[in-house]
Amino acid sequence: MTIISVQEAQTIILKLVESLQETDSISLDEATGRILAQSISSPLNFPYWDNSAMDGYGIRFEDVKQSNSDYPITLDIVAEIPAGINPKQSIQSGEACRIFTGAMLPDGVDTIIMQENTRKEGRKVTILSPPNYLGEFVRKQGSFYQAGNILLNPGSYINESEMAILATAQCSTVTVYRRPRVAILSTGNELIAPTEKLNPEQIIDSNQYALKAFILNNGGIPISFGIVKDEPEIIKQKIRKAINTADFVLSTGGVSVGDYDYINSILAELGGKIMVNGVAMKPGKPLTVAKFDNGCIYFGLPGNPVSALVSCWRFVKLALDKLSGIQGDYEPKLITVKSQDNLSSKGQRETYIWGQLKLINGEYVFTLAQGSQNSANLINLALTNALAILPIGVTKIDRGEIVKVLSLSN
Ligand SMILES: Nc1nc2c(c(=O)[nH]1)N[C@H]1C(S)=C(S)[C@@H](COP(=O)(O)OP(=O)(O)OC[C@H]3O[C@@H](n4cnc5c(N)ncnc54)[C@H](O)[C@@H]3O)O[C@H]1N2
Ligand code: MOO
Ligand SMILES: [Mg+2]
Repeated sequence: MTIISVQEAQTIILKLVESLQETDSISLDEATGRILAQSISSPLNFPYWDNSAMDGYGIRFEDVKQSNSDYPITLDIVAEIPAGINPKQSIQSGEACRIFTGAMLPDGVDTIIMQENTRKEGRKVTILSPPNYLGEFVRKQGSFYQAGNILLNPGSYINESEMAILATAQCSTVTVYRRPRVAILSTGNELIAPTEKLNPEQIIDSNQYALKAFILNNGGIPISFGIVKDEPEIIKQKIRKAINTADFVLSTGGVSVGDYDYINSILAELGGKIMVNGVAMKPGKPLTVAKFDNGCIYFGLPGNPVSALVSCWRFVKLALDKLSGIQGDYEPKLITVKSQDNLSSKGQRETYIWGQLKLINGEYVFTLAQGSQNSANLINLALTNALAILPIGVTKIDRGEIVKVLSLSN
């Protein structure tokens, strides 16, 4: 192992990754959670036409600007315009139209009076307080967006806001980057699937499930290669198949220095260039990253369940974002908050302590997961949404002190 720093590992890994170029053309209905691969603009202004922002009366500002409760001005109501009607009648001086929120302004109307400031008697309306300015409560055509400008750029993650924009721009089909394919395999003679009968010397393969969830949550397609025994020929066959199937391969186990830790030698035999082989972090020291000539990137993650996830959260996440075509700086989401608990480290490796970012009295704080902070302890990982980071050389952070935290929420 040649141990490098976390920062060096991040730089090397991100350099290896090239963003996907292949795209899918999908219907708008399917676009949530995908990454836009085209720029979006619309031939329509937004609002499409002048419309009312209030339920009330459409008037001419000049007619009523002096109106007040002592000398109220009264206008004739000559039309009623609900939303969805294209008004044909033009409003003249001394006239008003009844109008509702979202309805199209007729010619002649330049200002809206909300109905709370009026009194209606038959076909007449009295303006009790004047508008504050010409154009009040009018949503002008093109005031939010002018036709032809860019609405969304390639690389945008499509969430609820972007869906609204795509719909408004009448994008019934959307070009998005294809989803990354990520092969997952678990190595270890001791592993069985959760459905199998457990013998005393065995443990359940939890990593497969954790990694699958991680990939799904980050927009990838997980491809399960199941459990692979610690037998070099079998591992080799599986890995060969995986690197020919997927953009990334994630395996867990077999990357440390034990006699049954075969991953590194097999990757080299298969022609992989080993770019990372050990990172000065805890947990997650025995991380191997290799690049294959076909572009596939192999992440040999440590077998310990927390180590495997921490490596994903710290490195694979950024690599997957870049692969997916998401625009960004591909930097970890680090924030500085107060720690609610005493945190400790041996100070020799950059230490990642799992717990939660919680909002307490309007302030985010880091709370430590109770129980053993041991990389084999997946039990107290429950509800983890953040990792506190203690740099090399820092052995403690006391309750109430500031700590840098990696936020895991998307
Ligand atoms: N002499 C040394 N021993 C170890 C070192 C070291 O530097 N020198 N590093 C330790 C660290 S740190 C870690 S992390 C582990 C990583 O080991 P491997 O990646 O080789 O993983 P395994 O040996 O295969 O398994 C480790 C541990 O994890 C359990 N495991 C494995 N796969 C799964 C799975 N799919 N689901 C749940 N649990 C799994 C496995 O049973 C072991 O307990 O090495 C240390 N040793
Ligand atoms: O690095 Mo290991 O991941 O400390 O347990
Ligand atoms: Mg091992």
